[in-house]
Amino acid sequence: MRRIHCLNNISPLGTALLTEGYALSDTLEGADGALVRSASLHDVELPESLLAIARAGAGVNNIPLERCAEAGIVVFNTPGANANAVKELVICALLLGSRDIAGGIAWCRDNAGDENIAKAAEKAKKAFSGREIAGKKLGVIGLGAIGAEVANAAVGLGMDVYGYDPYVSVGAAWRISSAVHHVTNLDDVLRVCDYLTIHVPATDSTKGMIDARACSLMKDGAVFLNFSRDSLVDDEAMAAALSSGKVAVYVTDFANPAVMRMEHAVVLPHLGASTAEAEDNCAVMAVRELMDYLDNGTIANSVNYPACDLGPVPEGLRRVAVLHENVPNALARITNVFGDAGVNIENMANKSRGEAAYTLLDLDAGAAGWPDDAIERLAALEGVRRVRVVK
Ligand SMILES: NC(=O)c1ccc[n+]([C@@H]2O[C@H](COP(=O)([O-])OP(=O)(O)OC[C@H]3O[C@@H](n4cnc5c(N)ncnc54)[C@H](O)[C@@H]3O)[C@@H](O)[C@H]2O)c1
Ligand SMILES: O=C(O)[C@H](O)COP(=O)(O)O
Repeated sequence: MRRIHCLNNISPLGTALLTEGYALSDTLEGADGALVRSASLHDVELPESLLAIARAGAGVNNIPLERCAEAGIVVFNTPGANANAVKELVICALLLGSRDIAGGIAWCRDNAGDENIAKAAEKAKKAFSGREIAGKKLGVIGLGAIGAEVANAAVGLGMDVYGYDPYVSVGAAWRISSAVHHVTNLDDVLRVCDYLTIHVPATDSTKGMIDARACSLMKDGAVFLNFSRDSLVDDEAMAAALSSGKVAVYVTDFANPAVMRMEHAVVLPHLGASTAEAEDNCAVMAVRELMDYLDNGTIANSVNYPACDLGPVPEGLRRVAVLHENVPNALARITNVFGDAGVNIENMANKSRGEAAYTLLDLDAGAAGWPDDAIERLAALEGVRRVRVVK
């Protein structure tokens, strides 16, 4: 029985897929797999039993990817599964940044007891007037699953869209409307756009990407949207830009004490992916990735190990999976263990990604029989992180 622990609430549409041979576990201790959304695992001790973690969502900054890779724990995410939900909220945020919708709603609430509110509203409304987004310039920083959808939707709303992503994937590039201007320099996007929206992952290299210098380049009265992570924006710089009017409105999905003190910040409680549809999509994709890895050793959409797929385990063969360091001679050392024991390698795959590598072997022990010490010998090889008999 494979045991799966949920570290956050995961849509039942996903967990319902965990049928034969699977059980949900109340604890991480002893679990083979874990499902998570935004719960932080940085200070969590990960048990030896844990083979994989699937993030039902996009951002993986809550997971210690390197520590997991070294411990032989494969981490997955669900690219694109919540992109539509975020895109829709970003469109809402463009409007929140253009019209004082939040101020208008607050005014109505504050005057709820006024019998003459209808008349009073006609007088009050001039304080909440705004501008239209059609014809304005929108800069999209990061053109992955979400950024590409936002860029296309904004084109549809009549905006003049500028996209910046030096690492854009071929797949994402194909999805972007030809109406989106391709910009190769972040400074140029910051300089020309009336609205800016950022859709890049939170990593060491993107931390504080929107700092005092970036803010200083923006047009006076720019509107900045952040539906990625709060660490991308230097709070002190943004507070100063809002106070000076350099930035007119900062719409962020990430509440923290600093943004709550900012004038002209519209703050949401991390609602980007909180739709029933996105939660279902992410949960189903995460559970499928986890099961395919546990049952077949297949890796798809991992963020710390390479993609690798030998399909279902063929009848009569034994499949062994080896997570190891990407170093010279690793493959020869692994295959030698079976050659020495007279075991035939019927099929195999070896893939690498940065410092991590993965080898899958379909083995036929034939008349010689399965060597008792094969797994111990593999595990003892230099650079091997985890060995598993998949089936
Ligand atoms: N608010 C929410 O609820 C919510 C929901 C989903 C995702 N997110 C956040 O949004 C981020 C993006 O999600 P996605 O699904 O589009 O991911 P993605 O991986 O599909 O796209 C990220 C894009 O950023 C680009 N990029 C990386 N570094 C860059 C840089 N320095 N400058 C410009 N572009 C850069 C990459 O090339 C990639 O195309 C996630 O990492 C997550 O943090 C938030
Ligand atoms: O990175 C993501 O997918 C989002 O930030 C969603 O996070 P959540 O699953 O906690 O809503």
